[in-house]
Amino acid sequence: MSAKLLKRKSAGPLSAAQKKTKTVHLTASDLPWKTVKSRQEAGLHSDMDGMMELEEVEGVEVVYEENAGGRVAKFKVKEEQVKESTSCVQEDNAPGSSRQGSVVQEAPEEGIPPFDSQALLPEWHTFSLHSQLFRALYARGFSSPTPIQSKAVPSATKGKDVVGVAETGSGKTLAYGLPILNWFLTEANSRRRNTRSKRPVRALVLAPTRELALQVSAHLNACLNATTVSEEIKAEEPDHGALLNAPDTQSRKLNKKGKKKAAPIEPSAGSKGLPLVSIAAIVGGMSAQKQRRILDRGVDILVATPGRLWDILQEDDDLASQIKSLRFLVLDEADRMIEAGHFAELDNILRLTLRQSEEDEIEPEFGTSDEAQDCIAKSTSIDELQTFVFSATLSKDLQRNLKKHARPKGKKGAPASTLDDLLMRLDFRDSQPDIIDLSPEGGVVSTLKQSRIDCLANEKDAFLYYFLLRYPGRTLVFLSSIDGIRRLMPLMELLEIKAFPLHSQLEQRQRLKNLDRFKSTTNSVLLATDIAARGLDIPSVDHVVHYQIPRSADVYVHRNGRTARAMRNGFSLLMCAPDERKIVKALLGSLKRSEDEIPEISVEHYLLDKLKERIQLARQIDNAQHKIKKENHEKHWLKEAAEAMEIELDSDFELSSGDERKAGPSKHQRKSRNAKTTALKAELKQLLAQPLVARGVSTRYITSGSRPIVDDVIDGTYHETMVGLKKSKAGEDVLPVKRHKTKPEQQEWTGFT
Ligand SMILES: Nc1ncnc2c1ncn2[C@@H]1O[C@H](COP(=O)(O)OP(=O)(O)OP(=O)(O)O)[C@@H](O)[C@H]1O
Repeated sequence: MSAKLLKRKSAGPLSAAQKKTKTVHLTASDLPWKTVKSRQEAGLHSDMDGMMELEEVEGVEVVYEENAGGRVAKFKVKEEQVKESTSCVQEDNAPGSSRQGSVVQEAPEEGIPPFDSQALLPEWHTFSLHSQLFRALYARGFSSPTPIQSKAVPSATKGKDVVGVAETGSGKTLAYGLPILNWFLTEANSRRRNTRSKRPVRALVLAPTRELALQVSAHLNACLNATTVSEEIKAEEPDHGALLNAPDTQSRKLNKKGKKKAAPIEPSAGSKGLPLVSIAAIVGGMSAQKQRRILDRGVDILVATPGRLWDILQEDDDLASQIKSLRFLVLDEADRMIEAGHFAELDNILRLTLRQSEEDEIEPEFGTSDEAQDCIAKSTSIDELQTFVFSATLSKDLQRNLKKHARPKGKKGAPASTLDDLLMRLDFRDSQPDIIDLSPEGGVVSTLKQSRIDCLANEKDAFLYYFLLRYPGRTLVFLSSIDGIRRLMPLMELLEIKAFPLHSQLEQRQRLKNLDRFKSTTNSVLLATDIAARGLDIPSVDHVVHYQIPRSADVYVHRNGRTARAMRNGFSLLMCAPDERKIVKALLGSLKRSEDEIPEISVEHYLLDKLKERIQLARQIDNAQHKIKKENHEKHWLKEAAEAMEIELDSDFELSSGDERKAGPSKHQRKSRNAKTTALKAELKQLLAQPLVARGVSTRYITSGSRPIVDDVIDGTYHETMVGLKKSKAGEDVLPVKRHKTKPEQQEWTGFT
C-alpha cells in the first residue's frame, strides 16, 4: 500500500463547447497532476490523517468502459492541456515547495527590487550570491555565515571541489546548498531561459537516511521560499507584484487601506508561477511510482538515499545519463552512508559520475544489472562536475590522503570497503579539492555539556525515568537496538511519559509522524536507534541520552550533535553499565578524552528509590500484558488451525486431557490474571498520583523540616514534580570533574633546612 494518498479531482462531464476540443486518453500516471501544497516540512500534519502528499488534477473526464476484464476507467483530457503540461517545467516533491503548471518562462532578476545586502546583510555582502538568496538569508534571520559557510561558500562558488568537516549543527547543509542554489539561480536559468525542454537533474545530493534527505530538500526549498517583502507597495507605484516572481494575482492582496501589499515572494517560482529551481526528494518507504513521475517531469536538484535512487536508476536509462552529466555531486554524511547498508548502491551510483578514461575505469561491482552496466560503459566524459563531501566526522588521515589526491594504487576493480576507499573513488575533477576542517577538538561542540551516570544495566530504566522527571524538556534517547525501544515504549506509556519510537522497522509514514510529534511536543521523548543520530535538525532538543552506549566515537559525536545546534546550549548524558566501561573508555580515548573528564550528574537517591518502585510495578504490568497478548495470539492461531482442520475445541480450548497439550490457561486462570493486572494498574496509578517528596521535606509545613521549601515556593523555583528540589537545568547539576590525585612532583633536593 502506498504511503501517500492521492486526491484525484475530476471536473465532471465536459460542456458542449469543451466537447468540440480534441481529447486524448491517458493513463492515470500520465495525467497532468499538480501537487497541493502541504504545510509541514516532513510532509505530514495532524489533520491529514497520515496522508503524506496530495495531488490533484483538473479538466479530466473519467469514462468507464466495459470490457472482458470488467469495468475499466479511462481518463479523457483536452489535447492542448496535455501539450501544455508536458512542456511545463517542473514541480517539486519536497514539502513546502510551490508547484504550478504552466509554460516555462522564468523571470529571474529583472524588476525585482534590488536587495541592499551591504546594509542588511553586511557579513554576507562579500559573498557573490544571487539576490534571492540574500533575501532568503535575511528573511530567515541568518545574519551572518557560520564558520563552515564562510569558508566553503566562496570556495564552492568559485568552482572548487570542497571537503567540509565541521561540528554538528554548524550549517553544513547551506555550506554546500547555497553555492548550488546560486548556480541554478544565475547560470542555469540564464542558459535555459525560454526553453521548453525537460530539466535534467544537474545536482545530486546523497544522504544516508530518509529523514535526512527529506530534511535537506526541505531546507533548500525553504531557502528559495522564505523571502517576504515587508514594506507595503504604495498603490500609486507601478505594480511590482508580477515582477516579484509571485505566482500572480492570487497572491497579491489588498490590505485594509486598499493598498497593495507585497505578497510573499516565491523566488523558486518563475513569473508564471513555475519553480525557478525544482528540488525533489527520492527516498525509500514512499511511493516509487510517484517519485518516477516527478523525475519524468524533470528535476534540478535531486536529494536521495542511495537505495531508492539505485532502484530507480536500474530501470531508468534516462536518469542514469542525467547522473553522468551532473554539475554537482554532494555526499552528505558520507561516512554514515557506508555503514547504512547502502554501500553497494552508493558505489554503483558513484561509478556513473566517473570520467571514463582508460586509466580510471573501474569494473562495476555489486550485482549491477546488464542494462546499468551498459549505461556505465557508455558514460561520457564531463569535466564540469563539482563534488562536495561534508560530514562532522572525517578522519584526519583521510583528509590528508584527499589533499594529496592519492588514489589507491593497484586496486583496479576492487570494491571499496572503507570510507577512505570510497572517497578515493570519488572522481574529483579538481586536482586540489579544498579541504576545510573546522572540527573541534574531540568532536565536541563548545555549547554542549556532557555528563554521565554509572549504574547497573537493570537500573538504567529508573535513572532514565528520574532524568525525564527531573529535567522536563525535549529528550532524545538513543538505544542501539530496536528490541530495546520495543521494551521501553510500554514502560514509558505506563509511567505516563510522552514517548515516540523511531527505528527502521516502523513504516516510513509512522517514522515521519513520530518525528513530527516529537518536534511539536515540548515535553516529550524520542526513543530512537542511530537512524536519528545523523544530520537531523530538530529544533530545541534539550537533552540527548545515550541509554545504550554508542558503537563508535563518531556515533557518539553525531548523537550528541542532535542537541546544542547552531550555538544553542545542549546537554548529553551517557549511561554506562559496568560491562560497558571498557568500551566507553576506548571510545572517549579516541576522542582524546578520559572518562574522568565527563562529569557525573547528581542524583537524589531517595527519590530514585521511590521511582524504582514505580518502575517495578510498570514492569510487572507490562510482563502480564505481554503474556496475555501472547496467549491471545496463540489462542487465535489455534482456533484458526482447528477450524481449518475441522476440529472442535472445548470452551477453554483444551484439546484433550493432559497438561502438556493444553492450548493455554483456563478461563478461570485468565480471569484471575486479568484481575491481577487491573489491580497492579490501579496501584501504579495511585503511585503516580502521589507527589514525589524529597527526604526531609514537609509539604504540610513548608517553613519547617530539614529542607524548608518556603523560599523556593515564594520565588517560583520549586520543582513541580519532585517536591523539595529546585527547578534547574541538567547542565547545572553536573558534579565537579574528578581529578585524579597526581603524584606530587619530586622536589629537587635542596639540602637540609
Ligand atoms: N548562517 C546561519 N545562521 C543561523 N542559523 C543557521 C545558519 N545556517 C544554518 N543555520 C541553522 O542551523 C541549523 C543547523 O544546520 P544544519 O542542519 O545544516 O547543520 P549541520 O552542520 O548539517 O549539522 P549535522 O552535522 O548535525 O548534520 C539549522 O536549523 C539551520 O537552519
